[in-house]
Amino acid sequence: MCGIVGIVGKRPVNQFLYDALLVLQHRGQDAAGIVTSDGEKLHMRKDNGLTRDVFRTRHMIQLRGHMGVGHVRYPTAGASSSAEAQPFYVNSPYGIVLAHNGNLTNADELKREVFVDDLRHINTESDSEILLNVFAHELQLQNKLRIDEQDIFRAVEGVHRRCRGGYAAVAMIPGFGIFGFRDPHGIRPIVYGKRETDAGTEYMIASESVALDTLGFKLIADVAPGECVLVDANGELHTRQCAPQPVLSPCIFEFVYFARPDSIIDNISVHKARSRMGKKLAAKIKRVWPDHDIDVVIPVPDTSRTAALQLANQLGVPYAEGFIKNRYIGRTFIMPGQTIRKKSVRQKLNAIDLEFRKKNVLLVDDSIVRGTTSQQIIQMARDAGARRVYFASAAPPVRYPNVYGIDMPAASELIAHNRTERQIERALGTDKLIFQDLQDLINAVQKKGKSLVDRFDTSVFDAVYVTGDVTPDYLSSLEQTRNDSAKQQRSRHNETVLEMHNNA
Ligand SMILES: O=P(O)(O)OC[C@H]1O[C@H](OP(=O)(O)OP(=O)(O)O)[C@H](O)[C@@H]1O
Ligand SMILES: NC(=O)CC[C@H](N)C(=O)O
Ligand SMILES: [Mg+2]
Repeated sequence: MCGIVGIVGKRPVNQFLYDALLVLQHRGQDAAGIVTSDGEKLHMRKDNGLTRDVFRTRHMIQLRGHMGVGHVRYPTAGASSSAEAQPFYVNSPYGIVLAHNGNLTNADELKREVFVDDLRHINTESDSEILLNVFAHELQLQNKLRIDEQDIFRAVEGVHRRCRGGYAAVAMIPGFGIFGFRDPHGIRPIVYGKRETDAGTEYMIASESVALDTLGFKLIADVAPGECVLVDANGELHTRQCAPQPVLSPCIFEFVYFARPDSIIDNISVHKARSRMGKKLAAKIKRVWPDHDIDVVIPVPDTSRTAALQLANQLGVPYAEGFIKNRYIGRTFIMPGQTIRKKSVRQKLNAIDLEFRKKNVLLVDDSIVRGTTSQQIIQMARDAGARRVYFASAAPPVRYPNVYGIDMPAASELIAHNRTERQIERALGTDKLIFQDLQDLINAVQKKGKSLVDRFDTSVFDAVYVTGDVTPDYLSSLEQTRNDSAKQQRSRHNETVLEMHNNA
Protein backbone atom coordinates (compact mmCIF):
# COMPACT_ATOMS: atom_id res chain seq x y z
CA MET A 1 0.00 0.00 0.00
CA CYS A 2 1.11 3.54 -0.36
CA GLY A 3 -0.17 6.90 0.78
CA ILE A 4 -0.73 9.70 -1.71
CA VAL A 5 -1.62 13.36 -1.32
CA GLY A 6 -1.93 16.47 -3.46
CA ILE A 7 -2.74 20.03 -2.37
CA VAL A 8 -3.59 23.22 -4.24
CA GLY A 9 -3.31 26.00 -1.67
CA LYS A 10 -3.36 29.75 -1.37
CA ARG A 11 0.02 29.76 0.38
CA PRO A 12 3.09 27.50 0.55
CA VAL A 13 2.01 23.86 0.83
CA ASN A 14 5.28 22.17 1.87
CA GLN A 15 4.38 21.87 5.55
CA PHE A 16 0.83 20.74 4.79
CA LEU A 17 2.10 17.98 2.50
CA TYR A 18 4.58 16.87 5.14
CA ASP A 19 1.86 16.80 7.80
CA ALA A 20 -0.42 14.79 5.51
CA LEU A 21 2.34 12.25 4.84
CA LEU A 22 2.85 11.87 8.59
CA VAL A 23 -0.77 10.78 9.05
CA LEU A 24 -0.59 8.50 6.01
CA GLN A 25 2.62 6.87 7.24
CA HIS A 26 0.80 3.65 8.19
CA ARG A 27 0.34 3.02 4.42
CA GLY A 28 4.05 2.96 3.61
CA GLN A 29 7.22 3.09 5.65
CA ASP A 30 9.91 2.47 3.03
CA ALA A 31 10.26 5.80 1.25
CA ALA A 32 8.75 9.27 1.22
CA GLY A 33 8.72 12.09 -1.28
CA ILE A 34 7.28 15.52 -2.04
CA VAL A 35 7.32 17.55 -5.26
CA THR A 36 6.09 21.15 -5.22
CA SER A 37 5.54 23.61 -8.05
CA ASP A 38 6.15 27.33 -7.69
CA GLY A 39 4.52 28.02 -11.07
CA GLU A 40 7.81 27.95 -12.87
CA LYS A 41 9.99 25.22 -11.41
CA LEU A 42 9.43 21.92 -9.68
CA HIS A 43 11.17 21.15 -6.41
CA MET A 44 11.66 17.60 -5.24
CA ARG A 45 12.88 15.69 -2.23
CA LYS A 46 12.46 11.93 -2.02
CA ASP A 47 14.40 9.14 -0.41
CA ASN A 48 14.12 5.89 1.49
CA GLY A 49 12.95 6.23 5.07
CA LEU A 50 10.09 7.53 7.15
CA THR A 51 8.65 10.98 6.49
CA ARG A 52 10.30 12.45 9.60
CA ASP A 53 13.72 11.16 8.48
CA VAL A 54 13.56 12.04 4.80
CA PHE A 55 12.70 15.74 5.17
CA ARG A 56 15.09 17.99 7.06
CA THR A 57 14.67 21.74 7.39
CA ARG A 58 17.05 22.32 4.47
CA HIS A 59 14.77 20.27 2.22
CA MET A 60 11.58 21.85 3.47
CA ILE A 61 12.67 25.39 2.68
CA GLN A 62 13.45 24.39 -0.87
CA LEU A 63 10.03 22.83 -1.44
CA ARG A 64 8.54 26.11 -2.61
CA GLY A 65 5.15 26.69 -4.16
CA HIS A 66 1.41 26.71 -3.63
CA MET A 67 0.77 23.27 -5.03
CA GLY A 68 2.40 19.91 -4.62
CA VAL A 69 2.15 16.15 -4.43
CA GLY A 70 3.45 13.72 -1.79
CA HIS A 71 3.87 9.96 -1.40
CA VAL A 72 4.81 7.37 1.20
CA ARG A 73 5.83 4.04 -0.29
CA TYR A 74 5.34 0.36 0.46
CA PRO A 75 6.77 -1.31 -2.65
CA THR A 76 4.81 -3.87 -4.64
CA ALA A 77 6.92 -3.67 -7.78
CA GLY A 78 10.58 -3.16 -8.53
CA ALA A 79 12.90 -2.73 -5.58
CA SER A 80 13.14 -0.61 -2.47
CA SER A 81 15.75 1.63 -4.14
CA SER A 82 15.47 5.37 -3.62
CA ALA A 83 15.18 5.82 -7.40
CA GLU A 84 11.77 4.15 -7.13
CA ALA A 85 10.63 6.43 -4.34
CA GLN A 86 7.77 8.58 -5.54
CA PRO A 87 6.51 10.98 -6.90
CA PHE A 88 7.83 10.23 -10.40
CA TYR A 89 8.48 12.96 -12.95
CA VAL A 90 8.45 13.09 -16.72
CA ASN A 91 9.33 16.29 -18.56
CA SER A 92 7.10 15.92 -21.59
CA PRO A 93 4.44 17.01 -22.24
CA TYR A 94 4.36 20.10 -19.98
CA GLY A 95 6.16 18.36 -17.06
CA ILE A 96 4.07 15.85 -15.10
CA VAL A 97 4.55 14.55 -11.57
CA LEU A 98 2.66 11.50 -10.33
CA ALA A 99 2.20 9.57 -7.09
CA HIS A 100 0.55 6.16 -7.27
CA ASN A 101 -1.04 3.73 -4.85
CA GLY A 102 -1.78 0.30 -6.25
CA ASN A 103 -0.32 -2.15 -8.66
CA LEU A 104 -0.78 -2.63 -12.41
CA THR A 105 -1.41 -6.21 -13.47
CA ASN A 106 -0.43 -5.60 -17.10
CA ALA A 107 2.79 -3.70 -16.31
CA ASP A 108 5.04 -5.93 -18.48
CA GLU A 109 2.86 -5.59 -21.53
CA LEU A 110 2.52 -1.83 -20.99
CA LYS A 111 6.25 -1.43 -20.60
CA ARG A 112 6.81 -2.98 -24.02
CA GLU A 113 4.03 -0.89 -25.55
CA VAL A 114 5.32 2.31 -24.00
CA PHE A 115 8.72 1.68 -25.61
CA VAL A 116 7.73 0.22 -28.96
CA ASP A 117 4.62 2.30 -29.71
CA ASP A 118 5.00 5.42 -27.59
CA LEU A 119 8.81 5.67 -27.93
CA ARG A 120 9.26 6.26 -24.21
CA HIS A 121 12.02 5.02 -21.95
CA ILE A 122 11.22 3.51 -18.55
CA ASN A 123 14.20 3.75 -16.25
CA THR A 124 13.12 1.73 -13.21
CA GLU A 125 11.25 -1.48 -12.44
CA SER A 126 8.38 0.45 -10.91
CA ASP A 127 4.91 0.10 -12.42
CA SER A 128 4.19 3.65 -11.26
CA GLU A 129 6.72 5.03 -13.75
CA ILE A 130 4.83 3.10 -16.44
CA LEU A 131 1.49 4.53 -15.30
CA LEU A 132 2.94 8.04 -15.51
CA ASN A 133 4.29 7.45 -19.02
CA VAL A 134 1.01 5.99 -20.25
CA PHE A 135 -0.76 9.08 -18.95
CA ALA A 136 1.89 11.36 -20.47
CA HIS A 137 1.52 9.69 -23.85
CA GLU A 138 -2.27 9.96 -23.76
CA LEU A 139 -1.96 13.66 -22.92
CA GLN A 140 0.60 14.19 -25.65
CA LEU A 141 -1.91 12.82 -28.17
CA GLN A 142 -4.07 15.90 -27.52
CA ASN A 143 -1.27 17.80 -29.25
CA LYS A 144 -1.92 21.21 -27.71
CA LEU A 145 0.25 23.98 -26.37
CA ARG A 146 -2.33 25.04 -23.78
CA ILE A 147 -4.42 22.34 -22.18
CA ASP A 148 -7.64 22.52 -20.21
CA GLU A 149 -9.40 20.08 -17.89
CA GLN A 150 -11.08 18.26 -20.81
CA ASP A 151 -7.65 17.27 -22.15
CA ILE A 152 -6.72 15.78 -18.78
CA PHE A 153 -10.01 13.87 -18.64
CA ARG A 154 -9.42 12.47 -22.12
CA ALA A 155 -5.93 11.36 -21.13
CA VAL A 156 -7.36 9.62 -18.04
CA GLU A 157 -9.83 7.84 -20.35
CA GLY A 158 -6.80 6.60 -22.25
CA VAL A 159 -5.21 5.38 -19.01
CA HIS A 160 -8.36 3.42 -18.18
CA ARG A 161 -8.36 1.88 -21.65
CA ARG A 162 -4.77 0.70 -21.35
CA CYS A 163 -4.05 0.01 -17.69
CA ARG A 164 -5.30 -2.96 -15.67
CA GLY A 165 -5.13 -3.51 -11.94
CA GLY A 166 -5.40 -1.16 -8.99
CA TYR A 167 -4.47 2.50 -9.22
CA ALA A 168 -5.36 5.53 -7.22
CA ALA A 169 -3.12 8.38 -8.32
CA VAL A 170 -2.48 12.06 -7.71
CA ALA A 171 -0.67 14.01 -10.39
CA MET A 172 0.43 17.59 -10.99
CA ILE A 173 1.26 19.72 -14.00
CA PRO A 174 3.28 22.79 -13.01
CA GLY A 175 1.35 26.01 -13.41
CA PHE A 176 -1.79 24.09 -14.40
CA GLY A 177 -3.10 22.16 -11.38
CA ILE A 178 -3.38 18.82 -9.62
CA PHE A 179 -5.74 15.93 -10.30
CA GLY A 180 -6.57 12.58 -8.79
CA PHE A 181 -8.01 9.55 -10.52
CA ARG A 182 -9.10 6.06 -9.47
CA ASP A 183 -9.22 2.82 -11.42
CA PRO A 184 -12.66 1.75 -12.76
CA HIS A 185 -13.07 -0.76 -9.90
CA GLY A 186 -12.09 1.75 -7.23
CA ILE A 187 -9.82 -0.84 -5.65
CA ARG A 188 -7.62 1.59 -3.73
CA PRO A 189 -9.12 4.45 -1.72
CA ILE A 190 -8.84 8.14 -2.63
CA VAL A 191 -10.86 11.11 -1.35
CA TYR A 192 -10.92 14.87 -1.78
CA GLY A 193 -11.90 17.80 0.35
CA LYS A 194 -11.64 21.55 0.80
CA ARG A 195 -10.67 24.13 3.38
CA GLU A 196 -11.84 27.75 3.43
CA THR A 197 -9.22 30.40 4.18
CA ASP A 198 -9.23 34.20 4.05
CA ALA A 199 -7.36 33.97 0.77
CA GLY A 200 -9.86 31.51 -0.77
CA THR A 201 -10.60 27.79 -1.00
CA GLU A 202 -7.81 25.23 -0.78
CA TYR A 203 -8.19 21.63 -1.97
CA MET A 204 -6.65 18.36 -0.97
CA ILE A 205 -6.79 14.93 -2.63
CA ALA A 206 -5.53 12.09 -0.42
CA SER A 207 -5.61 8.34 0.14
CA GLU A 208 -7.62 8.55 3.33
CA SER A 209 -9.97 11.05 4.93
CA VAL A 210 -7.80 11.13 8.07
CA ALA A 211 -5.37 13.35 6.13
CA LEU A 212 -8.20 15.82 5.44
CA ASP A 213 -9.39 15.80 9.07
CA THR A 214 -6.05 16.46 10.67
CA LEU A 215 -5.31 19.38 8.36
CA GLY A 216 -8.71 20.99 8.78
CA PHE A 217 -10.13 20.05 5.35
CA LYS A 218 -13.75 18.94 4.98
CA LEU A 219 -14.40 15.73 3.09
CA ILE A 220 -16.29 16.40 -0.16
CA ALA A 221 -16.43 12.84 -1.49
CA ASP A 222 -14.51 9.76 -2.47
CA VAL A 223 -13.16 9.93 -5.99
CA ALA A 224 -15.60 7.57 -7.71
CA PRO A 225 -14.20 4.55 -9.55
CA GLY A 226 -13.10 5.73 -12.99
CA GLU A 227 -13.54 9.39 -12.05
CA CYS A 228 -10.98 12.18 -12.33
CA VAL A 229 -11.05 15.15 -9.93
CA LEU A 230 -9.07 18.18 -10.97
CA VAL A 231 -8.21 21.42 -9.18
CA ASP A 232 -6.73 24.05 -11.46
CA ALA A 233 -4.21 26.68 -10.48
CA ASN A 234 -7.03 29.19 -9.84
CA GLY A 235 -8.51 26.82 -7.30
CA GLU A 236 -11.48 25.76 -9.48
CA LEU A 237 -12.71 22.19 -9.03
CA HIS A 238 -13.66 20.06 -12.06
CA THR A 239 -14.76 16.41 -12.02
CA ARG A 240 -15.68 13.90 -14.69
CA GLN A 241 -16.35 10.20 -15.03
CA CYS A 242 -13.68 8.86 -17.40
CA ALA A 243 -14.51 5.13 -17.54
CA PRO A 244 -17.35 3.60 -19.58
CA GLN A 245 -18.50 1.04 -17.00
CA PRO A 246 -17.15 1.72 -13.53
CA VAL A 247 -18.04 -0.81 -10.83
CA LEU A 248 -17.10 0.08 -7.28
CA SER A 249 -15.34 -2.95 -5.75
CA PRO A 250 -12.90 -1.68 -3.14
CA CYS A 251 -10.29 -3.86 -1.49
CA ILE A 252 -11.75 -5.34 1.69
CA PHE A 253 -8.30 -5.62 3.24
CA GLU A 254 -8.26 -1.81 3.65
CA PHE A 255 -11.04 -2.26 6.20
CA VAL A 256 -9.43 -5.29 7.83
CA TYR A 257 -5.93 -3.87 8.25
CA PHE A 258 -4.57 -1.12 6.04
CA ALA A 259 -6.58 1.99 6.67
CA ARG A 260 -6.61 3.98 9.87
CA PRO A 261 -9.75 3.34 11.93
CA ASP A 262 -10.58 7.05 11.94
CA SER A 263 -10.85 7.12 8.14
CA ILE A 264 -14.06 6.88 6.14
CA ILE A 265 -13.72 5.00 2.86
CA ASP A 266 -16.53 4.87 0.30
CA ASN A 267 -18.87 6.18 2.96
CA ILE A 268 -17.99 3.41 5.42
CA SER A 269 -16.35 4.18 8.75
CA VAL A 270 -13.36 1.87 9.13
CA HIS A 271 -13.78 1.98 12.90
CA LYS A 272 -17.38 0.87 12.71
CA ALA A 273 -16.54 -1.84 10.17
CA ARG A 274 -13.92 -3.25 12.55
CA SER A 275 -16.35 -3.10 15.49
CA ARG A 276 -18.88 -5.05 13.43
CA MET A 277 -16.16 -7.59 12.59
CA GLY A 278 -15.74 -8.13 16.35
CA LYS A 279 -19.47 -8.55 16.78
CA LYS A 280 -19.74 -11.11 13.99
CA LEU A 281 -16.75 -13.02 15.28
CA ALA A 282 -18.30 -13.18 18.76
CA ALA A 283 -21.50 -14.53 17.22
CA LYS A 284 -19.50 -17.22 15.44
CA ILE A 285 -17.73 -18.23 18.67
CA LYS A 286 -21.07 -18.51 20.43
CA ARG A 287 -22.35 -20.60 17.54
CA VAL A 288 -19.49 -23.04 17.11
CA TRP A 289 -18.21 -23.09 20.66
CA PRO A 290 -21.12 -22.39 23.01
CA ASP A 291 -19.39 -23.90 26.06
CA HIS A 292 -16.13 -21.99 25.61
CA ASP A 293 -13.94 -21.48 28.66
CA ILE A 294 -12.32 -18.15 27.69
CA ASP A 295 -11.30 -16.12 30.76
CA VAL A 296 -10.06 -13.01 28.98
CA VAL A 297 -9.88 -11.47 25.51
CA ILE A 298 -6.50 -9.90 24.65
CA PRO A 299 -5.90 -7.93 21.44
CA VAL A 300 -2.70 -8.04 19.39
CA PRO A 301 -1.93 -4.32 19.12
CA ASP A 302 -2.52 -2.20 17.18
CA THR A 303 -5.02 -2.86 14.49
CA SER A 304 -7.08 -5.61 16.14
CA ARG A 305 -8.01 -3.51 19.16
CA THR A 306 -11.30 -2.21 17.79
CA ALA A 307 -12.57 -5.68 16.82
CA ALA A 308 -11.28 -7.35 19.99
CA LEU A 309 -13.02 -4.90 22.32
CA GLN A 310 -16.36 -5.44 20.62
CA LEU A 311 -15.83 -9.19 20.57
CA ALA A 312 -15.18 -9.22 24.33
CA ASN A 313 -18.30 -7.10 24.98
CA GLN A 314 -20.48 -9.42 22.93
CA LEU A 315 -19.08 -12.54 24.57
CA GLY A 316 -19.43 -10.97 28.00
CA VAL A 317 -15.80 -11.81 28.78
CA PRO A 318 -13.30 -9.30 30.27
CA TYR A 319 -11.02 -7.44 27.85
CA ALA A 320 -7.42 -6.80 28.84
CA GLU A 321 -4.47 -5.09 27.20
CA GLY A 322 -1.96 -7.87 27.82
CA PHE A 323 0.58 -6.83 25.20
CA ILE A 324 2.34 -3.51 25.31
CA LYS A 325 3.38 -2.05 22.01
CA ASN A 326 6.63 -0.15 21.62
CA ARG A 327 5.45 3.11 20.10
CA TYR A 328 8.70 3.59 18.19
CA ILE A 329 8.38 0.45 16.07
CA GLY A 330 6.21 0.70 12.97
CA ARG A 331 3.96 -1.86 11.36
CA THR A 332 5.72 -5.19 10.94
CA PHE A 333 3.61 -6.60 8.12
CA ILE A 334 4.72 -3.91 5.69
CA MET A 335 8.42 -4.23 6.49
CA PRO A 336 10.48 -5.33 3.49
CA GLY A 337 11.85 -8.79 4.48
CA GLN A 338 10.93 -11.76 6.65
CA THR A 339 14.03 -11.46 8.88
CA ILE A 340 13.24 -7.90 9.89
CA ARG A 341 9.52 -8.68 10.22
CA LYS A 342 10.25 -11.56 12.59
CA LYS A 343 12.68 -9.59 14.70
CA SER A 344 10.37 -6.59 14.89
CA VAL A 345 7.43 -8.49 16.39
CA ARG A 346 9.48 -9.19 19.53
CA GLN A 347 10.80 -5.63 19.63
CA LYS A 348 7.30 -4.29 19.16
CA LEU A 349 5.22 -6.36 21.57
CA ASN A 350 5.86 -7.47 25.14
CA ALA A 351 3.51 -9.34 27.48
CA ILE A 352 2.32 -8.29 30.93
CA ASP A 353 2.51 -11.66 32.66
CA LEU A 354 -0.23 -11.11 35.22
CA GLU A 355 -2.85 -10.74 32.48
CA PHE A 356 -1.98 -14.26 31.25
CA ARG A 357 -0.98 -16.28 34.32
CA LYS A 358 -3.17 -19.36 34.80
CA LYS A 359 -5.83 -18.01 32.42
CA ASN A 360 -7.43 -19.30 29.25
CA VAL A 361 -6.76 -16.39 26.94
CA LEU A 362 -8.32 -15.61 23.58
CA LEU A 363 -5.84 -13.59 21.51
CA VAL A 364 -7.51 -11.58 18.76
CA ASP A 365 -5.80 -10.26 15.64
CA ASP A 366 -7.28 -8.56 12.60
CA SER A 367 -5.72 -11.09 10.23
CA ILE A 368 -3.18 -13.88 9.91
CA VAL A 369 -1.10 -13.50 6.76
CA ARG A 370 2.37 -15.02 6.95
CA GLY A 371 1.79 -16.04 10.55
CA THR A 372 4.83 -14.07 11.67
CA THR A 373 2.95 -12.22 14.40
CA SER A 374 0.60 -14.97 15.56
CA GLN A 375 3.30 -17.64 15.90
CA GLN A 376 5.41 -15.45 18.16
CA ILE A 377 2.55 -13.96 20.10
CA ILE A 378 1.12 -17.39 20.95
CA GLN A 379 4.51 -18.46 22.31
CA MET A 380 4.77 -15.21 24.29
CA ALA A 381 1.37 -15.87 25.84
CA ARG A 382 2.50 -19.35 26.87
CA ASP A 383 5.77 -18.00 28.27
CA ALA A 384 3.74 -15.47 30.24
CA GLY A 385 1.99 -18.37 32.01
CA ALA A 386 -1.32 -18.75 30.14
CA ARG A 387 -3.10 -22.06 30.79
CA ARG A 388 -4.63 -22.25 27.32
CA VAL A 389 -4.00 -19.99 24.34
CA TYR A 390 -6.82 -19.60 21.83
CA PHE A 391 -6.58 -17.39 18.78
CA ALA A 392 -9.25 -15.62 16.72
CA SER A 393 -8.82 -13.73 13.47
CA ALA A 394 -11.27 -10.99 12.49
CA ALA A 395 -10.65 -11.94 8.84
CA PRO A 396 -10.87 -15.35 7.11
CA PRO A 397 -7.63 -17.20 6.28
CA VAL A 398 -5.51 -15.28 3.74
CA ARG A 399 -4.80 -17.97 1.17
CA TYR A 400 -4.12 -16.17 -2.11
CA PRO A 401 -1.75 -13.47 -3.36
CA ASN A 402 -2.73 -9.83 -3.65
CA VAL A 403 -2.04 -8.20 -7.00
CA TYR A 404 -3.51 -4.74 -6.43
CA GLY A 405 -1.06 -2.98 -4.13
CA ILE A 406 -0.50 -5.19 -1.10
CA ASP A 407 2.82 -6.95 -1.15
CA MET A 408 1.64 -10.55 -0.78
CA PRO A 409 2.89 -11.88 -4.11
CA ALA A 410 3.77 -15.46 -3.15
CA ALA A 411 1.10 -17.94 -2.11
CA SER A 412 3.79 -20.19 -0.64
CA GLU A 413 4.63 -17.49 1.93
CA LEU A 414 1.07 -17.38 3.29
CA ILE A 415 0.59 -19.63 6.28
CA ALA A 416 -2.97 -20.53 5.27
CA HIS A 417 -2.15 -21.44 1.68
CA ASN A 418 -2.96 -25.08 0.99
CA ARG A 419 -3.73 -25.65 4.67
CA THR A 420 -7.03 -26.43 6.35
CA GLU A 421 -7.99 -24.44 9.43
CA ARG A 422 -6.94 -27.36 11.64
CA GLN A 423 -3.55 -27.52 9.92
CA ILE A 424 -3.07 -23.77 10.44
CA GLU A 425 -4.00 -24.23 14.09
CA ARG A 426 -1.23 -26.81 14.44
CA ALA A 427 1.28 -24.74 12.48
CA LEU A 428 0.69 -21.77 14.77
CA GLY A 429 0.75 -23.87 17.94
CA THR A 430 -2.55 -22.61 19.35
CA ASP A 431 -5.07 -24.65 21.38
CA LYS A 432 -7.94 -23.46 19.23
CA LEU A 433 -8.15 -21.22 16.17
CA ILE A 434 -11.25 -19.43 14.95
CA PHE A 435 -11.54 -17.49 11.72
CA GLN A 436 -14.21 -15.05 10.65
CA ASP A 437 -16.35 -16.38 7.79
CA LEU A 438 -15.99 -14.45 4.53
CA GLN A 439 -19.69 -13.64 4.27
CA ASP A 440 -19.64 -12.29 7.84
CA LEU A 441 -16.66 -10.11 6.99
CA ILE A 442 -18.42 -8.75 3.92
CA ASN A 443 -21.60 -8.08 5.92
CA ALA A 444 -19.56 -6.40 8.65
CA VAL A 445 -17.97 -3.96 6.22
CA GLN A 446 -20.97 -3.44 4.01
CA LYS A 447 -23.35 -2.04 6.67
CA LYS A 448 -26.47 -3.68 5.40
CA GLY A 449 -28.95 -1.72 3.37
CA LYS A 450 -27.03 1.57 3.55
CA SER A 451 -23.88 0.83 1.63
CA LEU A 452 -22.86 2.18 -1.76
CA VAL A 453 -20.66 -0.85 -2.15
CA ASP A 454 -22.25 -3.94 -3.68
CA ARG A 455 -19.04 -5.79 -4.13
CA PHE A 456 -15.56 -5.89 -2.59
CA ASP A 457 -12.31 -7.24 -3.87
CA THR A 458 -11.88 -10.26 -1.57
CA SER A 459 -9.25 -11.99 -3.69
CA VAL A 460 -6.84 -12.75 -0.84
CA PHE A 461 -9.58 -14.90 0.70
CA ASP A 462 -11.26 -16.47 -2.32
CA ALA A 463 -8.96 -15.96 -5.35
CA VAL A 464 -11.68 -14.00 -7.18
CA TYR A 465 -9.85 -11.03 -8.70
CA VAL A 466 -12.27 -8.23 -9.59
CA THR A 467 -10.42 -7.07 -12.70
CA GLY A 468 -10.93 -10.50 -14.26
CA ASP A 469 -7.52 -10.54 -15.96
CA VAL A 470 -5.42 -12.37 -13.38
CA THR A 471 -4.27 -15.67 -14.86
CA PRO A 472 -2.39 -18.57 -13.23
CA ASP A 473 0.60 -17.66 -15.43
CA TYR A 474 0.60 -14.11 -14.12
CA LEU A 475 0.41 -15.35 -10.53
CA SER A 476 3.25 -17.79 -10.99
CA SER A 477 5.53 -15.21 -12.62
CA LEU A 478 4.66 -12.75 -9.82
CA GLU A 479 5.57 -15.39 -7.25
CA GLN A 480 8.91 -16.05 -8.95
CA THR A 481 9.93 -12.44 -9.32
CA ARG A 482 8.65 -11.08 -6.03
CA ASN A 483 9.05 -13.81 -3.42
CA ASP A 484 11.12 -12.81 -0.41
CA SER A 485 14.43 -14.19 -1.59
CA ALA A 486 14.05 -12.74 -5.10
CA LYS A 487 13.41 -9.35 -3.52
CA GLN A 488 16.44 -9.65 -1.30
CA GLN A 489 18.64 -10.52 -4.23
CA ARG A 490 17.35 -7.56 -6.15
CA SER A 491 18.02 -5.17 -3.29
CA ARG A 492 21.64 -6.40 -3.14
CA HIS A 493 22.04 -5.29 -6.76
CA ASN A 494 20.60 -1.92 -5.99
CA GLU A 495 22.07 0.21 -8.77
CA THR A 496 22.01 3.93 -8.97
CA VAL A 497 19.81 5.09 -11.78
CA LEU A 498 19.27 8.43 -13.38
CA GLU A 499 16.98 10.64 -11.35
CA MET A 500 15.56 14.09 -11.53
CA HIS A 501 17.65 16.43 -9.35
CA ASN A 502 17.08 15.47 -5.73
CA ASN A 503 17.46 17.99 -2.92
CA ALA A 504 20.10 15.97 -1.04
O1 LIG B 1 0.48 -12.88 9.91
P1 LIG B 1 1.39 -11.71 9.71
O2 LIG B 1 2.20 -11.86 8.46
O3 LIG B 1 2.23 -11.42 10.91
O4 LIG B 1 0.49 -10.45 9.39
C1 LIG B 1 -0.60 -10.05 10.15
C2 LIG B 1 -0.20 -9.11 11.26
O5 LIG B 1 0.48 -7.95 10.73
C3 LIG B 1 -0.27 -6.78 10.99
O6 LIG B 1 0.25 -6.09 12.10
P2 LIG B 1 1.33 -4.91 12.00
O7 LIG B 1 2.39 -5.12 13.02
O8 LIG B 1 1.82 -4.76 10.60
O9 LIG B 1 0.55 -3.56 12.30
P3 LIG B 1 -0.42 -3.05 13.44
O10 LIG B 1 0.43 -2.48 14.56
O11 LIG B 1 -1.22 -2.00 12.77
O12 LIG B 1 -1.27 -4.16 13.94
C4 LIG B 1 -1.66 -7.25 11.29
O13 LIG B 1 -2.33 -6.35 12.14
C5 LIG B 1 -1.41 -8.57 12.00
O14 LIG B 1 -1.08 -8.35 13.34
N1 LIG C 1 1.82 -0.30 -2.41
C1 LIG C 1 1.70 0.47 -3.43
O1 LIG C 1 0.71 1.14 -3.65
C2 LIG C 1 2.89 0.45 -4.35
C3 LIG C 1 2.88 1.41 -5.52
C4 LIG C 1 3.83 0.95 -6.62
N2 LIG C 1 3.35 -0.24 -7.25
C5 LIG C 1 5.23 0.77 -6.07
O2 LIG C 1 5.70 -0.32 -5.95
O3 LIG C 1 5.88 1.71 -5.73
MG1 LIG D 1 -1.09 -6.22 13.89
